[in-house]
Amino acid sequence: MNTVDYLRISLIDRCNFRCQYCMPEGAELNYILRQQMLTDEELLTLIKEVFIPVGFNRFRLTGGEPLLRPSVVDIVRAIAAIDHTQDLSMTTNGFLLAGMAKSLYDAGLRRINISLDSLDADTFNQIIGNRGRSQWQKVWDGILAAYQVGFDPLKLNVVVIPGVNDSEILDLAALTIDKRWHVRFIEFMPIGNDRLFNEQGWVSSAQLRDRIAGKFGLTESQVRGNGPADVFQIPGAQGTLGFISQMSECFCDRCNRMRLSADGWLRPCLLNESNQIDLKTALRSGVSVEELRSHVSELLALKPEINYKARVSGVTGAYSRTMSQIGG
Ligand SMILES: Nc1nc2c(ncn2[C@@H]2O[C@H](COP(=O)(O)OP(=O)(O)OP(=O)(O)O)[C@@H](O)[C@H]2O)c(=O)[nH]1
Ligand SMILES: C[S@@+](CC[C@H](N)C(=O)[O-])C[C@H]1O[C@@H](n2cnc3c(N)ncnc32)[C@H](O)[C@@H]1O
Ligand code: SF4
Ligand code: SF4
Repeated sequence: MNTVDYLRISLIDRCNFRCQYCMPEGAELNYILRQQMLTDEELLTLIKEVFIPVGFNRFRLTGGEPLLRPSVVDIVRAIAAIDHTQDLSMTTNGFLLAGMAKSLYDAGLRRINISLDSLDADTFNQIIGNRGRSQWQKVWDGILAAYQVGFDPLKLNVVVIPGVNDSEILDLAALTIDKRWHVRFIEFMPIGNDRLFNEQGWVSSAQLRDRIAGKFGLTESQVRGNGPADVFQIPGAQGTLGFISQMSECFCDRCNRMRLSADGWLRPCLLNESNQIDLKTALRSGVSVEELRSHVSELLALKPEINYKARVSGVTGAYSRTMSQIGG
């Protein structure tokens, strides 16, 4: 059985972007009310008293947009300072990163994944749903700031949408040639926007690899992350290319993670909504940390049964929470 030691923590469900594939403009989203969000103190209690004792030691901060949480730097500092923390990372859209990269690094964050779906400002704005205001440059400045400060590895996440950004695959892949950046192509999942998905579907990683190999050549790389990406490299390139293929492959047998939402629900599988536990309500109603630990341990034991297995019937798209609410 795979060790489950990686917790993805959503710090906030709100976002300053409206990516078409995640929280499309006009979609009805019920934001978590402030008083329903885990406070910093509750989050740290859960990490120290519940998650670490049952074996979690790798943490990823995500959202919504994690940099919108006012106390994000303090949270990073507190988690990085815990002895048992073996890995602390963040997934961000990069919009606020230029001004925050150094504080985050100084607080102890060392690796970061930044979403960048296009190198073309117009396409980018179309994807992130920011009508008229160009945000691409700010994200690019954020990426450069993170690189300068020393984040390593620095990964760029690209969700590939046919007809929208798939024509840029080679340009995005080429970023890895001169820079130690790791570009990862993610197969678009139908969580959050059934309409876009039905109209445009997804492109398989195998197809992308063929195109990249045809232009630059491609070899398998030894480098692996904590995640589901299969890693390759353009010969001689400084960085790598990762492929996250949740639609065309099943990597559930190597699943090492659970997710904690900003309102304290522990979710054992991204694509299966069953068996979630409301840790916040339990904590607030006085359930002891010992008891919470035993609930989480029971869930860990059940996880192999819960892990998504409906590959043959595909990903349904019928989920009650969007990717922005789950944290990706
Ligand atoms: N189906 C599925 N997809 C996942 C899972 N974890 C990550 N992904 C996909 O991979 C995307 C990128 O994930 P990241 O937040 O960058 O994290 P990661 O790839 O686990 O991170 P590394 O530790 O850097 O390899 C997510 O948005 C999802 O689309 C998972 O457990 N199941
Ligand atoms: C939900 S976001 C949260 C963190 C941050 N706001 C960001 O965009 O990086 C985490 C990751 O989920 C990915 N994602 C969101 N919706 C997706 C979908 N429908 N299919 C595949 N990946 C998706 C994003 O591209 C991003 O890399
Ligand atoms: S993918 Fe990230 S940046 Fe885009 S809407 Fe979702 S949470 Fe926001
Ligand atoms: S779909 Fe579920 S079981 Fe499969 S890798 Fe993702 S979280 Fe793990």
